[in-house]
Amino acid sequence: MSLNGMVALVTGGAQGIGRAVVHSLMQSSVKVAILDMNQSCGEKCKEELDLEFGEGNCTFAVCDVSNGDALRDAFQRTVDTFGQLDIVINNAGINNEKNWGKTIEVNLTSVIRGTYLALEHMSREHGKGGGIIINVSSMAAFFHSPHQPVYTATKHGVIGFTRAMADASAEGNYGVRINVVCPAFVNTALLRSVEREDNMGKFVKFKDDFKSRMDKFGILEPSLIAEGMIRLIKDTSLNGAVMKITSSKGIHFHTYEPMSA
Ligand SMILES: NC(=O)C1=CN([C@@H]2O[C@H](COP(=O)(O)OP(=O)(O)OC[C@H]3O[C@@H](n4cnc5c(N)ncnc54)[C@H](O)[C@@H]3O)[C@@H](O)[C@H]2O)C=CC1
Ligand SMILES: CCCCC/C=C\C=C\C(=O)C/C=C\C/C=C\CCCC(=O)O
Repeated sequence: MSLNGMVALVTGGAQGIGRAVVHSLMQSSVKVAILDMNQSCGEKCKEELDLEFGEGNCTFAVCDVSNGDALRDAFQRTVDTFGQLDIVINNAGINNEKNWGKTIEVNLTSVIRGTYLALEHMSREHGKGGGIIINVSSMAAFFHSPHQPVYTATKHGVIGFTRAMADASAEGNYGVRINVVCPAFVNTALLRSVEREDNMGKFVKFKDDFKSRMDKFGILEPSLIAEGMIRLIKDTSLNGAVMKITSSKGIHFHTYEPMSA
């Protein structure tokens, strides 16, 4: 499946996993709208992408995904700029056990809102031509950490929501495939948040435990997560798929018992 000429929107796309998938999409000639709340990082990222791929192939907008109106506007501006929307990656996420309410807003509520907005712009229900959504969860949804309870809860939520919406899309003939990716530890700024009391609150005293888990399980590069996402986009048989990415097994899928009638 060629992605040439498609238009994607990536939240949290200025750095880390988001930035890696933006780069892979642009290598496949996809035009990309990058949304991120980090202005300096986003502007630098766009400058570098313009140099590599030429101007006019990506946009950057400062957008806090937890602000529903701002997110709605950013979706609309993407369609106004590029004329269509085909791929949405709800990637923005934080690791903050101290401000756990914010963690729920960014990691779960905004993924739900981003999915509904994506459907408004892509679903046949709304007279559109279809598309692909990827929501970003984590292996934390399978190997829960006692020192990261709310982060873990949000990532469980993302999987449940995505699988249910994927079934709704199939049953409702939306023409939109919705999948979820669950990486293990990835070498990004988020991983370094375990060192900070501001992020971890009372759990910061376990930072050495976190680090020994990282030593044990290994740390992946963002480019591997981007590779997994491109596979989710290109493989037209995948809807409701739960992709796991770990050092020991690489890219693979979680399987579930079929639902009994
Ligand atoms: N790094 C890791 O070990 C893993 C990360 N993940 C998930 O991958 C996703 C991306 O994380 P990373 O690239 O690691 O983190 P990162 O911290 O490197 O990048 C996240 C980006 O999201 C942006 N962001 C954060 N809150 C935002 C908001 N409210 N509105 C708009 N942008 C916002 C940040 O400014 C940043 O540019 C997250 O959902 C994270 O939970 C999942 C598994 C492992
Ligand atoms: C143990 C928690 C450390 C907290 C580090 C901060 C952010 C981590 C974000 C993640 O989403 C990664 C979380 C968990 C992955 C845990 C283990 C996966 C290893 C599985 C395997 O390799 O088989």
